Amino acid sequence: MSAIVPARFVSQFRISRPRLSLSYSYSTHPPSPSLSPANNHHVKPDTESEDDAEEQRQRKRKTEWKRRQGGQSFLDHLIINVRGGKGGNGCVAFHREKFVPMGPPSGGNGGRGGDVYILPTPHLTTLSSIPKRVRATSGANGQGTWQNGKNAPPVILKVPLGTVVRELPRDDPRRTKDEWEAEEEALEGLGMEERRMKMRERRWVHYPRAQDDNVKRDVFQQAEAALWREERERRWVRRQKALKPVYLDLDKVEDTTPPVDAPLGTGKHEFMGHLVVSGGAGGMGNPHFLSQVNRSPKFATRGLEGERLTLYLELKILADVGLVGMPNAGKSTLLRALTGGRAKTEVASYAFTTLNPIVGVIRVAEDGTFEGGLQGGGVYEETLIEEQKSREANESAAQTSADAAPLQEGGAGPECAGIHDEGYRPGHHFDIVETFRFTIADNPGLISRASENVGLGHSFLRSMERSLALVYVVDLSLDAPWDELRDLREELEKYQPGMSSKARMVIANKADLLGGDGGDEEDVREAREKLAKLEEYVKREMVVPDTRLQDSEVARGRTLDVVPVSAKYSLNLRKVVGMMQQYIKEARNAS
Ligand SMILES: Nc1nc2c(ncn2[C@@H]2O[C@H](COP(=O)(O)OP(=O)(O)OP(=O)(O)O)[C@@H](O)[C@H]2O)c(=O)[nH]1
Ligand SMILES: [Mg+2]
Repeated sequence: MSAIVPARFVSQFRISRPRLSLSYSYSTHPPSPSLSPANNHHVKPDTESEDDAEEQRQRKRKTEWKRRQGGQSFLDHLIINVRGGKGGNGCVAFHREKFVPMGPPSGGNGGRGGDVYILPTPHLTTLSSIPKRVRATSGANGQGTWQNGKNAPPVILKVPLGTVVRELPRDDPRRTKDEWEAEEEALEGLGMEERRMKMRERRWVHYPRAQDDNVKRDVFQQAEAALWREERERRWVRRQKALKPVYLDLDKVEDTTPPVDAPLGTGKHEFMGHLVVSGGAGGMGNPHFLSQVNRSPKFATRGLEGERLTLYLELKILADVGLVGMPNAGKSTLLRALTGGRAKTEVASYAFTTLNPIVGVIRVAEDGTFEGGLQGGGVYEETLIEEQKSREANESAAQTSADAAPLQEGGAGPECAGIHDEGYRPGHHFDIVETFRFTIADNPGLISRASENVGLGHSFLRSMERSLALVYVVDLSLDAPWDELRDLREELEKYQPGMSSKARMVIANKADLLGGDGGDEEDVREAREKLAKLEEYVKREMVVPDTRLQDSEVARGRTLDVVPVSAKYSLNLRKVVGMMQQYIKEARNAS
């Protein structure tokens, strides 16, 4: 052995080092307590804070990129082309068997092309995963010895709940050609005879070298005439269908259980959604054309083209209440506080943290408590800080549980240990009987001139059109929170005149920053004054316009409620939930 270490060993050694430390940090064997301070070198607080800073920078970059798109990349409407599968071709074949020299025709029929269904699912929240072109597969061709082709499986296109599906009208330039128009286009500019030939080619399959003979025979010409008649009927049916364009409002989870009283032998029917286009029927094999006068038909038909449609999908998120506010007002923090941290929406101190609307469910018990409020008010920090804290909690929990049971192999790993930690998941348990449930949508920040696509634009308001109530969230710690309110209302009106009449409440957030427990009397007095001023402003300026709800008694002369809260420390949220519940009940009764 010499002192010279071969290069490959050196490189192996280098590679294996990080692996060692990785396996160590997830190891179920605890380090001995006396060694732990020395072993803690892999925590490296400096690098971690650098990592955090890097992560923060990355998130910011993403926001910037998103903002440069001018709100265009928020996918809540989409045009897709759907096409049913083509039917399989029929087959021309004759049975061959020993001692049967001239067997009967034995070509199988083609299989049906696949259909396309649309199925709403609560597991999707955006249209971005939906392909722009959807094509079902073709049916299989028929084969000899009477083997029919296999039908193609249907395509089930899953869309988020709250999607509205419309067929584009015929005069819309964005519409693509349907199956007949596509054929017309392919035949454009051809002479009469050539056109006839091409159309025949597209519809018939001939026995090898029998084509020329076939087309001259009466039996073929009769069959062809019958096919034209059928085709005319099909075109007529299709035109009738086009008179009733597809319109689906998918705002409910569909009942997917198979019918209880399904006839015997029908098997289990899985609910596939709504049929939008059908695949083409398969072609007929040559036995179909067997008759008294034609004992050996040497032709079969090809499968039909599947239907083609252009659909316009629009996502209107179904939240009962929509939060509207400037960036950094604390909308996401509020949603997290109301849902007990279940709504995974990002919170950070820079503008436009939230990029897409996010819906959370609020569960209220009979006595007015709600899931988030059960813990006696947790603190909802910025997500990055929370993540860091839970990571630390995990590590220390792993450490303690490992210390407690040093011999337990494969027992409490870091993940398992974290769940037992009470502070780790506020609002995890909900033991009180739930009596009311509603949904709230956290939205991206709206700023003045959002209608000119400044900031993230205001296209996301489209998904708020169906909300039963809107709630303004303003930052009370600002010098003039009323200015924010005015801008918000203007932007709502610019998006859709009358939209601001849906607003019911002003949440004055970050009230903890004014006065509060530790503050002196002067601060508290100032805070009260500011709140009073805000209330005064709302009463004077924010009277609900009666453009849309003219006939409704409730709407006329109604002013907005003003509630000071602290989303971060979950203060005064019960009142907010109670009022929201009230608005929803009123709106549901009115409709
Ligand atoms: N002190 C205090 N800070 C709060 C409160 N609510 C939110 N914050 C802080 O305000 C900052 C912005 O909060 P977010 O919830 O991300 O604000 P947002 O309105 O969702 O912002 P965008 O998503 O950018 O529109 C974060 O740093 C929060 O910690 C509160 O009640 N009190
Ligand atoms: Mg947000």
